[in-house]
Amino acid sequence: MTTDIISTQGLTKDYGNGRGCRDITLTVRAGEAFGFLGPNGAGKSTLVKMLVGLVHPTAGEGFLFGQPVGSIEARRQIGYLPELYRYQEWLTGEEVLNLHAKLADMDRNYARKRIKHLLEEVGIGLRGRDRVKHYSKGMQQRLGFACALMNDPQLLFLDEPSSAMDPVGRHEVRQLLMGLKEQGKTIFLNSHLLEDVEVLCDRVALLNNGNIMAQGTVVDLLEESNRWRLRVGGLTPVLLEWLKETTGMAMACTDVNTSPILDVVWLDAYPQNDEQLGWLNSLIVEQGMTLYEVKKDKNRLNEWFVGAVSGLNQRGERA
Ligand SMILES: Nc1ncnc2c1ncn2[C@@H]1O[C@H](COP(=O)(O)OP(=O)(O)OP(=O)(O)O)[C@@H](O)[C@H]1O
Repeated sequence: MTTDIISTQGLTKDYGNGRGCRDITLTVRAGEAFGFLGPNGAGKSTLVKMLVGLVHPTAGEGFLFGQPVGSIEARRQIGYLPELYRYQEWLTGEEVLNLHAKLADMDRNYARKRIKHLLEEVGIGLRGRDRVKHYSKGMQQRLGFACALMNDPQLLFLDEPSSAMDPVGRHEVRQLLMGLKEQGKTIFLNSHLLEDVEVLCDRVALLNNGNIMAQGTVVDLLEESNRWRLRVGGLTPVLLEWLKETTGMAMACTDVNTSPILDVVWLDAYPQNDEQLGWLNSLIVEQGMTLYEVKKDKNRLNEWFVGAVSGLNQRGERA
């Protein structure tokens, strides 16, 4: 039986200026990683703040672990890394974590060990005794991640968790998230880093102007394309026609009419199976062309996102 860790029904926040988010109905199951996507200002942080109990909903209802959002019972089992994090700059990293341990009423000995472990895990092990005011933005975000993990929560809300980090830091966060998912943690991730979302998340929802526009599994949203891309040298328009006729396969090469002999071009082909693809590859080589590269074209979440939000106006309707 699957358990809903998060469930909302018509959850709404109206800030009184027509902004916020409206009528959000979703469920997130135990152990799932859920990606919450949307353009700037769509309302992603607003929903997270309602779920963690920092913003009071205007309408609708939401539950974490079956407990109403905002209740102590719901908050006890969560970790939260806010988008706009700011920690006590006069404290050291260790002291900030210790404060979180006290707030979570953790055993002192256990907390000491956990702080050491977490500082290592988020990559600031050597700087734990420096004051936060001497941390870079990326280090502060790493510290925020450690704060979110302090009470070993079952459910993590991460709002742009690597926005301040360099590429290495982003990679480390991605690895950390994969590890947490493997441990069975439930992850609610707001992110504009769609490559990370694609790798990590089981399901996503797309928000625009406060409304959910689409929701589904990443696999369903990125339905497999059967297009293969072949980088070919020495392809001529005549050879292209011959390849089409011989194989009966749909093929396209956008540059093909611009020059009688093409240099190196991308040929898009739609074979029905691996045998057809192998046959096409061998025909290309037999006809004296050079085959540099063959790759499967896969729809990416990035492209899906751009396609889904393009043409939407401020109200989330098609222009
Ligand atoms: N306290 C507030 N009072 C009034 N309006 C607000 C308040 N907080 C947010 N908003 C507005 O609500 C909308 C949603 O903001 P929110 O921060 O939830 O968006 P977001 O999707 O997280 O954006 P981003 O990707 O830029 O972080 C925005 O138009 C924002 O200006």
